Amino acid sequence: MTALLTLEGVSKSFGGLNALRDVGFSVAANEIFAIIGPNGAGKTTLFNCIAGAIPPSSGTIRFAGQRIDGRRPHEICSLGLVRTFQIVKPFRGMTVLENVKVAAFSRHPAARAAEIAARRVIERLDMVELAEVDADELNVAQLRRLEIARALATEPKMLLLDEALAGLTATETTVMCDIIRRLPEQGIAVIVVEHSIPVVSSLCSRAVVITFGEVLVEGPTRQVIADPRVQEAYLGKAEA
Ligand SMILES: Nc1ncnc2c1ncn2[C@@H]1O[C@H](COP(=O)(O)OP(=O)(O)OP(=O)(O)O)[C@@H](O)[C@H]1O
Repeated sequence: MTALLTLEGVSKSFGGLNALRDVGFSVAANEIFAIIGPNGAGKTTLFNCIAGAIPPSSGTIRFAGQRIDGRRPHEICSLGLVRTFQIVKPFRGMTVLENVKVAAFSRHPAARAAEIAARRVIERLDMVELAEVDADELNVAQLRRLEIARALATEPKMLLLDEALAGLTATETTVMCDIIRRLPEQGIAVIVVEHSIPVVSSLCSRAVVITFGEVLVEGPTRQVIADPRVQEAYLGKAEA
């Protein structure tokens, strides 16, 4: 496996609380990888360290051959790694197109080129009929799609999705899974933080389970989910 992202010995403390301890794993350029674990395990903290929202206390994070630990989010984004947020916060009072265009400016400083790039992303995500709609008027599923559109407009090599399916109906989840599933063939690797085991099983080739800030198990998704330690720690029951 040629790794696009590699974490080695990543730890993060908040005062006396060790939110992450010695976390390490690699993600390839063509895969959809899951980070799973119970509430409070450290998944969001891990995303924040990778995407540059907070620096790790120690350890190294490499992306596309460069050290990115401790770098600012905009620098990491310009290298091609971008995240979405659990709580979606589009620019209110701006249309879908304008929201995506703001993100496209990071690659296309000229307004016309940014608009063309934004429209391409909107088409890719089947949002053409929403292009001129104000972000205030979108429902939860449309907002989650806009969040992904804004991330894709930065033209990433890797997308970190923090609970991108939260609050969606079964049908909306299927649509969103189809969108995510198509990303590797467009040259975009994906890491999801996701609570639903069926979704992780259907989407992700490999997964890492984090408990109490540490890697419990990492490997092919089916193997990880069947692991008795995961059944015990994450699903709350030991396998017979
Ligand atoms: N800025 C912070 N200051 C202090 N403690 C924090 C901070 N951010 C996270 N923590 C703590 O770090 C631990 C890991 O939290 P984190 O949000 O990363 O877990 P999580 O796995 O994403 O949980 P959830 O599934 O509920 O979103 C928790 O004990 C949390 O209270």
